[in-house]
Amino acid sequence: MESMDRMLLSSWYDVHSTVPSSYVQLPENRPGKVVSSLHEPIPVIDLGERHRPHLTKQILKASQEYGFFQVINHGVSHDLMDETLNIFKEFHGMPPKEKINECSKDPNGNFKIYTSGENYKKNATHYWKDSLIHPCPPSGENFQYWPEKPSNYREIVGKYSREMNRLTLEILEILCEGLGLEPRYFCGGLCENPSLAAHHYPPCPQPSLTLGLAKHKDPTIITILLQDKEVEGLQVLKDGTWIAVAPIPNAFVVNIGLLLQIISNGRLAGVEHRAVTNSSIARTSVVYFVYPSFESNIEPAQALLKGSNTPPLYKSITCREFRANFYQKGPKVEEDLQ
Ligand SMILES: O=C(O)CCC(=O)C(=O)O
Ligand SMILES: [Fe+2]
Repeated sequence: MESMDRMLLSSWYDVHSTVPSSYVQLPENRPGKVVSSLHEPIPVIDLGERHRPHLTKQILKASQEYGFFQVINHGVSHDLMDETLNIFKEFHGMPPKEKINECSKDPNGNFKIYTSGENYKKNATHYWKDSLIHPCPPSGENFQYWPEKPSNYREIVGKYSREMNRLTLEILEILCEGLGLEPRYFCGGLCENPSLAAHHYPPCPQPSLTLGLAKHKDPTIITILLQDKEVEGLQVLKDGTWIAVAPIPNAFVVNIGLLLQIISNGRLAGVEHRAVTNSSIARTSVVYFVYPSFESNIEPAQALLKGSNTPPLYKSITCREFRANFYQKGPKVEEDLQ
């Protein structure tokens, strides 16, 4: 068990055996009952909508009600979306040594491949997931440390990251309009340090006992998620009920992160979500986390405080400090924000 725990999950799991006890969740954390997304769908928003006030209103409403929305007609080529998912599937299918090797070029250790969560040793209970994560700043900095395998990784993931940056700016501009911030509020450095993760959830022999990813809110400004077309797994908490987000082919799932909660002084808020496993088919998700530079001060936007009766609900914090707290405290990070 000891040595097994140290290898990537995808290299030792066996669908025909039982889940190791360290992966069995406490009864209160197990998946349990879920509302089908058909009864309570996460809103789908057409970014091709020409009537801007209508578009802004829809996005703001979904963000306030769910903290989540999906976008279609977003301008990202469907071929590129498929290629990106496929390259990450290929990556996770490589031998563990090779995967570790491809993530070892950065002397600062910002390229990671790990099982469960980044705090494997700290967490008593583990999650049924392998993840690859690395920075992908639009500046192109660190590109020399990117994986070179599969052979077209840099080309495809580089193209995808640029498209995510474009889409981020478009979505943030709409959110700014909705909130009453100047349209380019986030362009002054507030989204220049994104990172990209590719989660891989292998089939799990006992999905009712495990989770792929714990209940959490994202420590980002926003997050843009590409789901596997056929495989469900993402769930969002709404009014105490878990809602499954059924994948819509070629749509992205967007969610509000805790940094935007601070900046919007609570008008928008991060919402809890998690990923569950299934026993028959592996699931891959590609996640673009929008972060500002580490030195940025995150605080309620002055423009929102002026002319409002609500005092600042959060104190100013640097992105670096916030990330360190989040890494240390997990969901309890919110206690420190006020
Ligand atoms: O894999 C998923 O669907 C969820 C990923 C997620 O929530 C995250 O990485 O923060
Ligand atoms: Fe998340």
